[in-house]
Amino acid sequence: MSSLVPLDPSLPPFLQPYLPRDVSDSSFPFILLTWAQSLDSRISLEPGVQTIISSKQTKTMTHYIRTQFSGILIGIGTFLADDPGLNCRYGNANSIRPIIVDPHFRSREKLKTSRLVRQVNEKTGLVPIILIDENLKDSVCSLGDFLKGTVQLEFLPTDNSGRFNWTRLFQRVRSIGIGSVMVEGGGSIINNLLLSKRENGEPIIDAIVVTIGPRFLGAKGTEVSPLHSVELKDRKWWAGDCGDAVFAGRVA
Ligand SMILES: NC(=O)C1=CN([C@@H]2O[C@H](COP(=O)(O)OP(=O)(O)OC[C@H]3O[C@@H](n4cnc5c(N)ncnc54)[C@H](O)[C@@H]3O)[C@@H](O)[C@H]2O)C=CC1
Ligand SMILES: Nc1nc(O)c(N)c(N[C@@H]2O[C@H](COP(=O)(O)O)[C@@H](O)[C@H]2O)n1
Repeated sequence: MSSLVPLDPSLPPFLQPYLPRDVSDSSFPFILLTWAQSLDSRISLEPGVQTIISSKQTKTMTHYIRTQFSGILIGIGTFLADDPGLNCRYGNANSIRPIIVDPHFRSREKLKTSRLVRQVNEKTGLVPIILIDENLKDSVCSLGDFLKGTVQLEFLPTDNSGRFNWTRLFQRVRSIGIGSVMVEGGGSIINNLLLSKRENGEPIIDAIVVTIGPRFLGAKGTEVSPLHSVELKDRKWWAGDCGDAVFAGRVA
């Protein structure tokens, strides 16, 4: 777990237009897609391998962004690879709710020894929500006291290929009372969400913030590259003396 440094004062005004707006009258949360990648668009050295790309300065930025959101979502691949904290080390650790997209409930065993559950027991993190295929509801419920009080299981329908519909997923998240979601990855989730649209044709995501670290991770790495091109608008860059650059924008 890397330590944080003082936040660069130029970052809050740079990020401000891409942070949550009021959604109290909406059935959809505000959604930010954010990740850290290499110059060759890789987010890890290999799938399943946790890889530090952000410098201390931009890692601090990520934790600052977490202070602005009520939920933080990752895929099961990231949970299994990183055993992440998904809490907020810059501000109030108990301000953000972890959400894991895990249709087959592959997190079942690892959760027991995970940082997420440890943090709940130590009161340094909120109870994580695990999103599971509703076809597994009966078998999962028969686990009885399994992780009672330290995880919240939510069951959602899946399509023929076992995937959740993103619109329905985020509507469910909103109905739980989460008004803003920071999606941190991994590759499969990012590539998918960059292309996803709401029922009215608007992009699912409201904004993206990408940290770019000055290194190459190589062709074996987990790649961020959606199936087809994505045009962006409201584009801005920030460069720090740490060597990283940060891109912020919206899907056009
Ligand atoms: N540098 C960075 O900022 C980050 C890096 N990572 C890295 O990324 C790697 C993990 O990425 P991936 O392997 O792509 O895993 P992932 O975290 O994107 O999870 C993929 C899994 O999520 C589930 N999933 C995705 N979309 C779904 C949908 N619509 N409905 C139902 N289930 C769905 C599927 O089970 C799929 O196998 C790890 O090495 C991790 O360290 C992860 C997050 C951020
Ligand atoms: N911002 C950022 N920079 C990197 O270099 C990273 N590898 C990641 N990964 C994401 O952060 C999560 C782990 O962070 P915490 O343990 O919660 O502090 C990890 O799961 C990825 O989502 N992010």
